[in-house]
Amino acid sequence: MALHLQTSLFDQADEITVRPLDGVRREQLGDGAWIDVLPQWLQGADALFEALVRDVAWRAEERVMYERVVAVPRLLAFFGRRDPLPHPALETVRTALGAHYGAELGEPFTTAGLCLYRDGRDGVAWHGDTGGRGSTEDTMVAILSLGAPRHLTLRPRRPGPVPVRRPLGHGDLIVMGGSCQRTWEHAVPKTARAVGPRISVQFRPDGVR
Ligand SMILES: O=C(O)CCC(=O)C(=O)O
Ligand SMILES: [Fe+2]
Repeated sequence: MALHLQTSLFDQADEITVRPLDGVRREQLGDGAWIDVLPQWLQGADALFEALVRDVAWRAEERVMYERVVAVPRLLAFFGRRDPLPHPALETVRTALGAHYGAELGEPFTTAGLCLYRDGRDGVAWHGDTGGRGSTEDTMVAILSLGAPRHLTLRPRRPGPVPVRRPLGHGDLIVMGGSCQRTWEHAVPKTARAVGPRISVQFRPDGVR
């Protein structure tokens, strides 16, 4: 696939590594939901972005909406707990997340879901990751963002708490935790701005999707 990063995003560190997670900042959203944010967590993000664009078998999916078949506005790939991840750096990332969050989460991050947003016409509509245990239990979904910055927006399911909007840039980490999947929703809004491609890598425990 021929999608290229704009030069302004360059993070050309030779080695792909992650910084310590002690610097992560937690924000309570309300209703038992929180987010942890750590900008520029991954160094060498250019190399990882380019490798994932090139090497992942990206799938275009379709969905039935209002009795019509429509294209899902992003490309997808999914790696289950036994699947080798598509780049060794993602193993490093998953291990680092497990070391930092394992005790609090009570289980490891196992699966990796990848989304490729080709441009501003791609996005993800309001939803919670409630396909599995996230609909009934507290859990965590950790997202590594690569490529063009996009916003992750979050809104409460009940009126009250204030919606939030966080920019996700090249190499940034955001973790949605606590009740976030069932008491809040999140989205990556489409944008009319000219934006380059973005990859999101979501790490989840077994049974959360
Ligand atoms: O692009 C992102 O970071 C969010 C993706 C997402 O919410 C999902 O795949 O469930
Ligand atoms: Fe999601």
